[in-house]
Amino acid sequence: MAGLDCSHVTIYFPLYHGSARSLKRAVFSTVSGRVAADTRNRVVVQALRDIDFSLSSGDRLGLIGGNGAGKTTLLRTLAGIYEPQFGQVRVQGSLNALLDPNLGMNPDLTGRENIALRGLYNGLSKPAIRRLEEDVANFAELAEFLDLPVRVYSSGMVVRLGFALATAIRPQVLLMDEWFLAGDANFMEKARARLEDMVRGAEILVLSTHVTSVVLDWCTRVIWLEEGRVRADGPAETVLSAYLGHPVAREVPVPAEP
Ligand SMILES: Nc1ncnc2c1ncn2[C@@H]1O[C@H](COP(=O)(O)OP(=O)(O)OP(=O)(O)O)[C@@H](O)[C@H]1O
Repeated sequence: MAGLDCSHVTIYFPLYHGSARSLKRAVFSTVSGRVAADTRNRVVVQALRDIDFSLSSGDRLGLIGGNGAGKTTLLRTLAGIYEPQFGQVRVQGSLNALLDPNLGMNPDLTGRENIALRGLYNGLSKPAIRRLEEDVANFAELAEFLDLPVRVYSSGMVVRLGFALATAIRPQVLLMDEWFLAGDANFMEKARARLEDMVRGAEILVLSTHVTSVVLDWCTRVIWLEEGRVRADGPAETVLSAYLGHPVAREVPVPAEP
């Protein structure tokens, strides 16, 4: 059984440049209330403040909020990329974070070598790596480019390879940033089917997005972040309606005529 516990998590980023006082004055107007001094009198931006929630098998959480609300920082903290200054994150079960398409990709290696490396990193056996290679190569439509270094790929090819690799390993806990839902229309149709499959297979989903329909399709619970704090936490429709300022409802399929 998978589980995720985010217990009273606080994250701040020290700002190292310039004199603390003038910097504090300069940034105060833009991120009012979130710039503070830490115990060593350094100027810090408070990205997350006392975030507290738990998820268990079957939970599908959407993170919403305006620019700079803390969504990406929270996903990165759940993924273990950032270490909270206060509080802690505990994850039970395998985790995959779809946060950055190029993460872990080496441009000097060929597509095939990158796939093999990813397989080794995930502890796959040789036959499993061969299956991974086939799956990724088919999905990314790389053909003969598979044996050329990634740096000679077009940007579209790099995106396809990054996406295929990132979505090849099926986790119990899936973290996803909304860039995964962006891309050219042709590719997205294929990509979305693969993503939906992955989302269905995961026991726990945490998704950050600005797209209302995606939240309604995929999430059962929503946390609305504002200035690094939880502004609301509850059923997807309720929190989304409050955030948007008008009621939203899931589309109920119309029953077929008898
Ligand atoms: N590495 C960093 N150094 C300093 N401040 C940071 C850093 N990363 C994020 N922040 C600050 O933390 C706050 C939260 O940022 P975050 O990127 O998590 O927001 P977000 O909700 O994902 O925004 P968006 O929707 O615009 O992507 C912002 O005020 C941002 O400026």
